[in-house]
Order: sequence, then structure tokens, then C-alpha cells
Amino acid sequence: MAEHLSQSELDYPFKLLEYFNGFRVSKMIFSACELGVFDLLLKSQDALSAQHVAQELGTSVDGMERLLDALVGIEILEVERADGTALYSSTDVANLYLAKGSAKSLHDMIIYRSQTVYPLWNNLADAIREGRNQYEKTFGLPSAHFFQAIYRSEEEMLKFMGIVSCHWVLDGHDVVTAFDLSRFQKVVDLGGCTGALANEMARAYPASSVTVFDLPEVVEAAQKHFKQEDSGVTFQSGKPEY
Ligand SMILES: C[S@@+](CC[C@H](N)C(=O)[O-])C[C@H]1O[C@@H](n2cnc3c(N)ncnc32)[C@H](O)[C@@H]1O
Repeated sequence: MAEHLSQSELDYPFKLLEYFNGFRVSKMIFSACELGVFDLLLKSQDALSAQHVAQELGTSVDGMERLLDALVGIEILEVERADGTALYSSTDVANLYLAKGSAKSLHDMIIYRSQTVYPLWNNLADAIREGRNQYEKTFGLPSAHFFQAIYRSEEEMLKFMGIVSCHWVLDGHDVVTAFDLSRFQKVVDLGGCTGALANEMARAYPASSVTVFDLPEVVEAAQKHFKQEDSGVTFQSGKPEY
């Protein structure tokens, strides 16, 4: 029988403390991404001192040293010592997922979580009390129309589209092949956004015709910024009210 959390935690609340501190771990990674730590370490051939990183990224040396040590503590960075100086380098995982530009980069997802999702979750208790999203309180935006709030500017819309694509880079192939969908000759991804999932679908089932349907401004941006040549996916736009 599965052991309940409360029973295993009675002597010492390891898990609970880990849960309480989860936001600190998230914020360390978010901040390092925003400051460009992972991009700099990826670009550099050599391991770098905190002073070097701080100078390149325009931060305090003390703050950067603390951040780098904390990232070593959670095994995202590595450290070695040379003549008494700590030199930091990225792990393969950080290079692949946290720096910009790799095929599997989750950078856009991290920035969106840091700048949009995290502030919204800061008002989680109010969301539960009131039974509605917290765009108004968090960002001063009318929240009745969810996507009007999310797409409040082109920049915000592109950020949202970036995070949607990131998800499917990780899980898209597994999702579309979890069941054999080859007997469906026509597939429409309603609200298919950038077409990231549709691309996976088209790759897995080359005999099917795959169409993405989304709002006109999203389809335009998808084709301009996220288009995958040769994917065979077609786009159609419209704005059904519901
Ligand atoms: C949460 S996103 C999901 C995107 C994608 N299906 C995925 O799972 O990655 C919802 C999508 O629905 C689209 N959408 C929202 N309202 C819509 C409407 N009235 N008509 C068409 N698409 C809409 C949004 O632009 C967005 O791309």
C-alpha cells in the first residue's frame, strides 16, 4: 500500500520543506535565464569566475557568486577551483534546455513562467476566493476575455506562442504516437497556435493532411515567426465566438 506523505514526514518534514522551498529553486533558474547566465556559459569555451560573469552581465559580483553557487547546489552548474578561484561552467542539461538557441531550448517557457505565470500565481489565494483569473489584479488588465489579456500586445502574443511551442518540443512526438492515428486522413488542430503539435502530427503520419485553425493574428504570427518549411501543415484562420 502506498505510504501517505503525512506518515513518512512525521519524524522530519523533508518533503514539506522541499515543497515550501520550491519557489526558490524556480526563481533561481528563472533569474539565471533572465540575466543570460546560461547563454554566456554556453558561449564561453572556458569555465568562468563569478567576477567575469558579473562583469559580462552587468550584475553585482556578490549577487552573481551567490546565484552561481546556488545553481551548483542544485546540479545545474558545475564548479572547479583554480588557484583558489571558483570557476563555473554549465552542465550538458543546462546547455541543452536552459540556454537560448538549442533545438530543445526551454528558454521561452522559462521567461514566460517567470514574468507572467509566477506573478499570477502570487495571487492564487485570491483566484480561489473569487473563482476567477487574476490578470486584472496582477497586470491591470480586464480579465473577462482570457485571450485578450494574454494577447495584450504583439510581444506578449509571441511570448505565449513561444511557450506553447516549447511544450511540444518535449512531448509532441509521444503525444501524437500514444495512439495510432494513421486512419485519420484529415486532422484539424483547433486552436493549434504555432502549429508545433500539428508539425509533430504531420511528421508521424505523413499520409494525413494536417490543418491548424486559430485566430487571424495568431495564424499570421505563426507563419511569420514559427513556420517549419516542408512540414506540409496548412493554416486556416477565423474567430468563432463561444
Ligand atoms: C492554450 S492554447 C493551446 C494551443 C495548442 N492547442 C497547444 O496545445 O499547444 C489555446 C489556443 O486557442 C486559440 N484560441 C483562443 N480563442 C480562440 C478562438 N475564439 N478561435 C480560434 N482559436 C482561439 C489561441 O490563440 C491559442 O492558440
